[in-house]
Amino acid sequence: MSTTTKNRGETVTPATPGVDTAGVMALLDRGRTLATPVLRAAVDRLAPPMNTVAAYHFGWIDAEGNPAEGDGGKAVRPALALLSAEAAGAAPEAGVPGAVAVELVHNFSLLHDDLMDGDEQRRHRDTVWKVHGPAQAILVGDALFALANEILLEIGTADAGRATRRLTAATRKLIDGQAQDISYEHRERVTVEECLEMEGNKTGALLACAASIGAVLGGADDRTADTLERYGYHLGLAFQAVDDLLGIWGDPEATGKRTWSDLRQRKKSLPVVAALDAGGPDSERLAQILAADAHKPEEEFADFSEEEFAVRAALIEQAGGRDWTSQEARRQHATAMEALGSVDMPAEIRARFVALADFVVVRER
Ligand SMILES: CC(C)=CCC/C(C)=C/CC/C(C)=C/COP(=O)(O)OP(=O)(O)O
Repeated sequence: MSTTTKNRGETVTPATPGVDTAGVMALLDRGRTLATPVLRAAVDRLAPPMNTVAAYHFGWIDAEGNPAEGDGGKAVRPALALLSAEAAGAAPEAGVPGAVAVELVHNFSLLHDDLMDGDEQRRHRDTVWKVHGPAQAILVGDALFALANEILLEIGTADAGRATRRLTAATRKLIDGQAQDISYEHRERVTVEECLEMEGNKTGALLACAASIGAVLGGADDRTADTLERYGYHLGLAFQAVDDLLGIWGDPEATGKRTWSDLRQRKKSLPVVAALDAGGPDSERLAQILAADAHKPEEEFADFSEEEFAVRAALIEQAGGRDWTSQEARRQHATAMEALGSVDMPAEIRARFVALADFVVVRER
């Protein structure tokens, strides 16, 4: 499915058979509509120039400081948080502080991740470190994390305390996952199990938190919240598997990133690890090339031509890494569906969780 965001709240998305595309777009829009005013008010609390830098990151202003309607992200996590409040029988509004807190943590991680990876493009524009410098990317990322906790603690209820504990636990896992991801870049071999564990931490934990935090704020018991977390965790693994596919074969027009973005970083993402694990001539050839790449100086690697990355991508595909990763996304989707099946909720809310999960697997951005 090709989804192009023209600007915030205005998406052009052709239908994909079997996916309730219109329903998902409405859910994402609802998440944005309810969360954005609270998010903007939170960002307004930051001291200058961090408030401006954060506003640039979210797409509310351009690099010159003029008002803009840039791509602020798909807002999958806020949509999940609001749905999870509804799963607990509360109004979606009960999930708003959770939606905002999770989105703040997500964006903190993107700011730092872009800096660590040296990525120059995100959401169709230059990254914060590129425009405002590394110090601002670090400071604003830190500030967004602090704001996330503030937003939850300000609610002042026991449920808010429970929600904050879940968010900080998820954040620690996200940081563990990032540390694992970076350490794997310098290793010749990583097992599929190690890669899945890393991705579960890096991406699964925060989606798990998004899928349960609204329910916690809506007064759900821990058992219900834990089951929704399980749904979110496997959804997160499906999400990351698709992200890994897009990181190699994604269309830059849709993803807002450069071609071959994960290959440029020598990421041991799932398609790479699965291809190396497959055995056979393509797998062995790939292993030789990647082993040589691992020892190349940064400058030499950065100067690679498109063709050189295309050769690596073709070997990954021929060795079966692309197909395996697509299937893994579907397996994780199925496990998420199993977890969802064990939570009592109105059929209409369940259908929305299902639609969101379907969207995650077919998304192209
Ligand atoms: C501590 C630290 C630096 C951690 C980094 C963790 C990290 C960057 C994980 C990747 C998560 C991910 C799939 C992001 C894209 O989300 P998305 O497609 O929902 O992005 P969007 O909001 O732009 O749509």
